[in-house]
Amino acid sequence: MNADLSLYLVTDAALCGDRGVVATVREAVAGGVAIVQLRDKDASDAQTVDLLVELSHAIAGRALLVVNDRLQAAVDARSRGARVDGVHLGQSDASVRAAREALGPDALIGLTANTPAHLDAVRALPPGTVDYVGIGVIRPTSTKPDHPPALGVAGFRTLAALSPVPAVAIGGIGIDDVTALREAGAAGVAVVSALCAVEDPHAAARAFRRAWRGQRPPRVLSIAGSDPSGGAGIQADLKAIAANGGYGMAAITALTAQNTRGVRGVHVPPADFLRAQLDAVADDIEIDAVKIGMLADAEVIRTVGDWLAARRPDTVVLDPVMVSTSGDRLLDSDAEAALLDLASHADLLTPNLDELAVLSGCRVGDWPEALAAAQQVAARTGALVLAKGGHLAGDQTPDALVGADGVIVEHRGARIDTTSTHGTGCSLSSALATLSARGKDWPEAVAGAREWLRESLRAAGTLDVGRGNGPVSHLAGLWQRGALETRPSPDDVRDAWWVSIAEVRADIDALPFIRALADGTLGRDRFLGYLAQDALYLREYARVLAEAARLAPSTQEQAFWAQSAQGAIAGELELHASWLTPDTGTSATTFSAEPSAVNTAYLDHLRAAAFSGDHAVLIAAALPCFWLYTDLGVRLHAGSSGSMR
Ligand SMILES: Cc1ncc(COP(=O)(O)OP(=O)(O)O)c(N)n1
Ligand SMILES: Cc1ncsc1CCOP(=O)(O)O
Ligand SMILES: [Mg+2]
Repeated sequence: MNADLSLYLVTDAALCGDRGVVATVREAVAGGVAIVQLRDKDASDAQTVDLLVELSHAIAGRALLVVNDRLQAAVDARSRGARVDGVHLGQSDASVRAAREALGPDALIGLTANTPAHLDAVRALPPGTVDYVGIGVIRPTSTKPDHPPALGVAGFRTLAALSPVPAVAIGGIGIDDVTALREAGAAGVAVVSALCAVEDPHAAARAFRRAWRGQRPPRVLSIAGSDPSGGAGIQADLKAIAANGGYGMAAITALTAQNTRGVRGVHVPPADFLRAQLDAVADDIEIDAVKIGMLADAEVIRTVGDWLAARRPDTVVLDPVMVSTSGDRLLDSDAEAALLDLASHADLLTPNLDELAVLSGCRVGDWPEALAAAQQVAARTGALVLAKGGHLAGDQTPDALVGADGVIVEHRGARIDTTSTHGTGCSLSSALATLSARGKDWPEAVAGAREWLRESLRAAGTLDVGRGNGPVSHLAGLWQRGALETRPSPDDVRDAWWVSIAEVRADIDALPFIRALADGTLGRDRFLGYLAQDALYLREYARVLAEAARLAPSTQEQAFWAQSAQGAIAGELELHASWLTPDTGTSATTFSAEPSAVNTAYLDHLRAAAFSGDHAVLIAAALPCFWLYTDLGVRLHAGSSGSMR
């Protein structure tokens, strides 16, 4: 059997604690475990068979299930209707030939092999007798007290190179070992403690899965309709996936004849052909994430649900295409019911307000009602819901990530003035699936996808596609950052901008205050008055920088802006401590508690930029202060007053 051995959970009842084996397995499989081995030396054969049956139902085909040592238990559980895929045997357990005989050619038979002689013996067996070997221990582990001597990664590498079948590493493995073991030739890592003895097996499994994937672009499969105009459907999905760093694939659920002015016709191929597309991809390519878009009828929806039940990838985003832009219901009641069932397979749902109303059965007339409906859907389906405010009236377009307990994160922002909004829903959900598959948690993925989509909307007008509602410019960011032509480096661009504001900077140098500061003639009270204004400015500036941190699309940028905000408020406190206190002779006239007119105007400008909800606009407004202050400070400090003309 050609199995996905990448993340292999071996159970241990004691380590699973109060949560129990079944719940641990269910959570770990939902997080991406590909194969489960039931291992319990203390259980009776009957107990083992019972637990195999229970695990088979809990896993429901989303992972492979094998049993440790007990070949007969596998046979007995199968006779009770359980799906038991195979058995793992040690050197002193039943023979692998007997196991292959008992379980058949399609079973998964694993064998422990810790020496070259063990591997020679595997090579001597009839081909196909053993599907994989378990090689360990990588390091000592208390989980199996009678473990053989530790091999280390190097020792594993040597043995794996001798193995005629895929080799799974086992014994004392943690998340930090994954990359090295994969590079050492492992077909997968088998772990007990690192998945059983943790608070959150789902999160631990996802972390292992991401570590196993490494830095390669995630493989993201779009399951959606085709829009020949390129603005929506799988065409938009593939562009959105690529723009966010993924490798896009697409299984087509329906063919449409449409352009930017509307849909002329829809053709739905047989559902079994969709299943054939899905299986063809999954049989050959490890799928990291799936984005589900237009599903035309109940049969197509159930086909996707059955496929997910059998081959669920780590991340599933469902964009429930149920209501057209003009408000028409696109699905019959049977299909709507099937889509609600499908929603329980998803990690994230991305309905627009009309679809949210259908999914929740609630009225969604304003943003608070949208948030309440999203929470209700999240509670009912177990998926997170991204409530999208794009269809709201007014100039704000909020988005909110909502779970069963309420709003997790909310983004506000001014509506971007464009009619080129065709395919925004498709594009956003594909970006979310890709960013999640790249390892971002959902709040990070929402921030990043929203920032990318706003950039694509801002640039959409430049595409000039069609005479109706045009598409967003999915690759605008890449084009602007020089993916298409040899563009100046960011430093060159910065220097060009710096030169272009030379006049402005000369005017600043010529200001009486700057000149007096430079030649030492500035009066003390005047200076203290300035410091008092600066203190008032810094207090507000810190809030603006904190908003930049909140909107930042990456954790690195978030850290930079948060540190800058902290620095601004620390500067303000320092000014008060060192200059703006009565014992420094500050006279009442200089110690203004109100910002001056200039200070107020500048702060209003910054606050407007901050609360536009647009990260790019905000940092364009905030950065001149960084650059000009640094430039002036350096030149004044250097005493290069001569260059201050
Ligand atoms: C994947 C995998 N590899 C090795 C083992 C060890 O099996 P075995 O040598 O039979 O020792 P016990 O597990 O029976 O103590 C394994 N279980 N799984
Ligand atoms: C079953 C088994 N076989 C070799 S080591 C081991 C247990 C590994 O447990 P852990 O992953 O907690 O070290
Ligand atoms: Mg054994």
